[in-house]
Formats: sequence, structure tokens, C-alpha cells
Amino acid sequence: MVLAQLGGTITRAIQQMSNATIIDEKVLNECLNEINRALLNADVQFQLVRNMQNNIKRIVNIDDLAAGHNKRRIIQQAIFNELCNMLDPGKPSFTPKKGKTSVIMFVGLQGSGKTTTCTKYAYYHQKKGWKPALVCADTFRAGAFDQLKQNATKAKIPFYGSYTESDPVKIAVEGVDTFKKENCDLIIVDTSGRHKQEAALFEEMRQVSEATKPDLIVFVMDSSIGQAAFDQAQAFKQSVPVGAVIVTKMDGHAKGGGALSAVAATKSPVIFIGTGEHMDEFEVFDVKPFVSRLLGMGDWSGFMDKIHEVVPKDQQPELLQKLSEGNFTLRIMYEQFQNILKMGPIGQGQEKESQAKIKRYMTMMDSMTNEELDSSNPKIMNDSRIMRIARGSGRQVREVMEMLEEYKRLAKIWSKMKGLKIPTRGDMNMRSRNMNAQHMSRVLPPQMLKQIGGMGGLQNLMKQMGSGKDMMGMFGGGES
Ligand SMILES: Nc1nc2c(ncn2[C@@H]2O[C@H](COP(=O)(O)OP(=O)(O)OP(=O)(O)O)[C@@H](O)[C@H]2O)c(=O)[nH]1
Repeated sequence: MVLAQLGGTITRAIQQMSNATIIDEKVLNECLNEINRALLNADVQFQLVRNMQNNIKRIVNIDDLAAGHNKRRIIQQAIFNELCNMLDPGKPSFTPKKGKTSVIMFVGLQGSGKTTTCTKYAYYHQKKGWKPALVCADTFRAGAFDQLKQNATKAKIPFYGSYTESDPVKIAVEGVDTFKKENCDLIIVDTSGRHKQEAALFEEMRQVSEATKPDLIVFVMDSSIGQAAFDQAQAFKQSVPVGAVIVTKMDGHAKGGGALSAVAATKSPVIFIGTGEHMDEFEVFDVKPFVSRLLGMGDWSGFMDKIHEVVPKDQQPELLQKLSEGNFTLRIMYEQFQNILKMGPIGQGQEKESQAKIKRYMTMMDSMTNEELDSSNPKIMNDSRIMRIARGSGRQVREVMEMLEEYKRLAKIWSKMKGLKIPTRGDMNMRSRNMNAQHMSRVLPPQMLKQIGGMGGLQNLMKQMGSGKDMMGMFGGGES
């Protein structure tokens, strides 16, 4: 995903700026210009980028920066907030309720992935115990009904459509009525994405919308359409009251910035993103984790980095010993995953998705040999091993590679623990006091403190990890 590049460029720009000895207006401008270029390259609309720059300049007080405060954090925070604001229209979209009938109409240009997305949306809810149903109101494209029928059959979702009826309004109304009678709680209406004339397409959408009175209209947009995103989204919004956006094909080479433009144009939030052609390649979209990821601040990563919190106390010394030797193996990662899953279902949304991901990763690791699991050298994972693991676990090569990337990322974080002197009992007594970063900094070996990024880095790390108490747990402080 090119989005990762965008995140990288932004992070580098901030890094470069914070390396400068004196931060003045000029240095800040250079940094913001670099960020602007990155955003424009990622297809974010020009006006949005401009507004963002102005807002950041208003928020960031150059004198504060010059006074030696943590410049990087101040600017990163301002950028984070601005990107979140861009993606957050300020009001949530209509959220259907299980057991209560809702009609959701999908609109979008042909090829945007609308039909696929309708099925993914239905399937996502079906898995959670809803009773969804699909209505094909696209009578323009021959084959549209067949496509929907095929998808729906595969997912065992009831569907409605017609090979002979040419009036989309009639089909939509009949379909919605039928499924209301059948007590379906999520009636999804797929509409046409093309017409001989654009005006006719929008007119048809208006009529379907008026006749079926949907609770929510979802605009589906292909993330690879680039700078055209804003205008396209706006055109739809002007015709029907779009209330939410789903951005598709985020797995490809799309730059993703179009998502920001679509939100701005429709004043509606992105609710899901499509990340592949398969039915389950569909993710709930949360603004903050998305932007964190964009800026390399971690969301899923944040979740993962907390794994120490779930290490049972009796295993902590052993784990710590291994880590202090610099051996973060795939087996250790596997064991930590088991600990996380033992905690049972936690929370909703992002965290739930993370758990599903962990399960996928574990299935892949189940297809690994002992040698692979116990090696701390990622280089042994050559192509043929990766392919074997993918075959063995029924997952795609790309997924195995993603899992290995995650392992490498974690190994890098944990490698900071290498050479760590395990605190003595005397140090441990400090736990009884209210542990804070100051205390921690005295307990830690100076070399390690430096690696973490000094006091500032330590404070951040502690915040990320929850509390000083947990942190001590991680460093071998058992309850005894
Ligand atoms: N890689 C990837 N492909 C997707 C995604 N969503 C949809 N597609 C593919 O995009 C193509 C177009 O999707 P459709 O669902 O047929 O498009 P549509 O917008 O419904 O088109 P009409 O029914 O003609 O309006 C298909 O090949 C889908 O498999 C996604 O998130 N990622």
C-alpha cells in the first residue's frame, strides 16, 4: 500500500526537522512543505492539504518548539490531529441495530467494487448473527443480477432480483418489502453504477432512494481513482443524501489519500475498507488507528506491543532472560499470542480484528517446523519455506509474508531488551513506591535508556504500555 510510503515520508520529514539545531519558521515550513508534497502525491485534494498546513501553523507555537520542548511530538501530534479531523466529519453515520430492520442503499460508479462490497457488508453482519438480505436494483448492466446472485449464494445470503423487470425502482421496492416481511434486519440495495448518461444514473438513484427510503446511503469508492475522488464523491452527495463511505481496493497500489477527499466531499465517515477480492477481506475503519498507522505510530502495533501485559507472572523471568539474550523467536511470539487469546474476547472493533489476525498468524505458525520456530534469524525463511507454510495453512503467500514482517517488527522492538540487566531485588522494592518514569530511568542501564530515547522516550513507552507497574512486570518484577 502506498499509504505506508506516505507515512514514511511524513515521519522522515518530522525527524529531519527535529534534528535541526534551531527550529524556526523556516525549518517548520520546510517540514510542512515536505508533508504537503507527500499528501498531494497520495492524492489528497489540494485544498485540504492547504487547510491542513494553515491549521498546523496556527496550532504549533514556534516559540514553544524553540524552547526545547519535544518538538517532534508537538508537530507529530498536530499532524495526527489534523489528519484525524480530515477523516472525521464530526458526526457518526447511521448505525443499524441487530433485530431492527434497516435498509442500506449502496451507490457508486461501475467497477468501484460496489456489488462485491454489498456482499462483504452482508457477510460481515451475518457472521455476527444478523439476518441480512441483498436486493439487486441494477437493471442496466446485464450480468449484474447474476453476479450478485452468485456472491449471495456463496455466502448463503437471501437475494432478490429479476431477469425480466427493467424498472430498478420497482425491483428495489419489491425486494425491500419481501425481506421486511421475512424479518430480515439488514436489507441491502445494490444500485446501478452506469447509464448512457450520467444525469440518468443520478436520477435513477434519486428515485430508488425516494421509493425505498433507506436508513443509510453508502457511497462506494475505488481507492485508486486518485485526485478524481473529491469531485466524484461530491457528485454523488449532491444527488442523494450519502451518509457513509466505503473505500475499496486498499490492498492494491492505491494511494489511499482519496479516502480523505471522499470524507471531505460527502461530510460522511468511512465505515469500512475493502482489502481484497475475497468476502472476508473487509475491515472496520477506525480513524485514529488508521492515522496512527499512516504516521508509523502503530495501532495494531500498539496492541501487539502490549503483549507483555498478558505474560503470566511465572513466565516473565524466563521470557525476560530469553529477550535479554536477544532471542525473540517465532515460538516466543506464538506463546505470547496464546496468552493474548487466553484472555478471551476483548473489546470490539479494532481489538477484535486484531484477535482474528492473531488467530490467522497462529494457523500459519502451526505449519512451521521446529527449526523455523526456534530460529531468531529471519533469513532462514526463504521462498520455498514461505510457500510451504502458505500451502500448509491454506493462507496466501502474501499473508505469510505479512506475518513475518510483523515478527521482524516486534523482534526489533524487543531487541532493545538485549543486554538488559535484570533488576535486583533491591531495585524491585521500588515497586512498592509509586513507580514513575524518573524511578524507571534510575533502574534501567544507561545504554538501554539511551536506546529507548532518553527520558522522553521512556515516558512515551510507559504511557504506551499502560503504567509503570506493568513496565516493572515486564522487567521481571514478579508479585512475590
Ligand atoms: N483487490 C481488490 N479488488 C476488489 C475489491 N473490491 C472489489 N474488487 C474487485 O473489483 C472488481 C469490480 O467489482 P464489482 O463489485 O463487480 O464492481 P461494481 O462496482 O459492483 O460494478 P457494477 O456492478 O457494474 O456497478 C471485481 O473484480 C472485484 O473482485 C477490493 O477491496 N480489493
